[in-house]
Amino acid sequence: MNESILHIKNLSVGYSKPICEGINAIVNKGELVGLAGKNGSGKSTLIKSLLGLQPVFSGEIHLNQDEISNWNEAKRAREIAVVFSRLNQVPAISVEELVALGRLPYRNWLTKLDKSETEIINHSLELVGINHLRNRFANELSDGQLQMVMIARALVQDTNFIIMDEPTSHLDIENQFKIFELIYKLAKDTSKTFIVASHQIELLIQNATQLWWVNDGAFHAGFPEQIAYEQRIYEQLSQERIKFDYNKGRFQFQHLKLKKVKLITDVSDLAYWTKHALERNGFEISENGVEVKVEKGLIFYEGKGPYSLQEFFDLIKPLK
Ligand SMILES: Nc1ncnc2c1ncn2[C@@H]1O[C@H](COP(=O)(O)OP(=O)(O)OP(=O)(O)O)[C@@H](O)[C@H]1O
Repeated sequence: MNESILHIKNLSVGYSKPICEGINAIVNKGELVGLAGKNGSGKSTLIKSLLGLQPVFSGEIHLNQDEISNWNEAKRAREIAVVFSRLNQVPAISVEELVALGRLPYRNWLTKLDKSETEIINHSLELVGINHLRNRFANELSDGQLQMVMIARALVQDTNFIIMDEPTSHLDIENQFKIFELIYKLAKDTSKTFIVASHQIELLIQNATQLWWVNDGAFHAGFPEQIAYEQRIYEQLSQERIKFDYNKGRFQFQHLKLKKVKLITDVSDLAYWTKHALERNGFEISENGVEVKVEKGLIFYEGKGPYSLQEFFDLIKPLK
């Protein structure tokens, strides 16, 4: 049976006035909740309210059947771990020491780490893949490396509930995928529950069990694809020049389509890059266009060639 861990009832959050109202959600143990919305829609404000860092206008937040407004700081730190995207100044201590700070809710500054705590720290460094950084000074790391360290520190806190506000904002593509993969696996294997705010909407929809979408002061929660479809998320995130292409499954620039090209290709990397360059330069791939053939690593244009990619593009120039 699904066991609920978080229950939000009629919550209204904001500062001098509400930014988002009618927030209702139930989250079960082991869920990965994706929190999405445009810049300034209120994601961080909702997170701060969940953490008790920002007073709410009305409503209730129950974690493990307990209303969190009564919790003191120490209790919160034992129940909720958090990773923020804004990387503040970090002290000149080693990565290992910084990660070990995640154990503070359970121990006194002066006591030594016991064996089980050292194991948790080693395990978290391994999981996040930053063992090689453990003796480096935290203040000398790159933003991406530091972000991984902060994720390890949150894991060391060993809570069942982890909130991450844009945890991949400083990471390269490989590490973005790695972190989402790690969160997905932890949620599945350890029943830890994650709320992850992110602008990586495609990664969220691929990994989340539940999607929260904040838009124009309203809050929507549910099955990711259902919310994406009903709330027309991709259309909402599109702009005049950047649209989501449902065929390709990604956002793309919409350059003016100026010239039609009939593209005949084999399946090869050159075929891929030729198509890529054509679309990037505003050509429309169509049955009625001028013929471009890519075959066995060679490009032919209107029956002539072969040309290199650059020679081909010098010839085919878009219409002005
Ligand atoms: N401390 C504050 N006092 C007053 N208004 C604030 C404060 N922090 C944020 N806001 C305002 O609240 C609104 C929501 O901000 P919030 O940071 O929650 O958005 P967000 O969805 O997390 O945005 P982003 O995707 O850009 O991080 C914004 O209009 C912002 O200017």
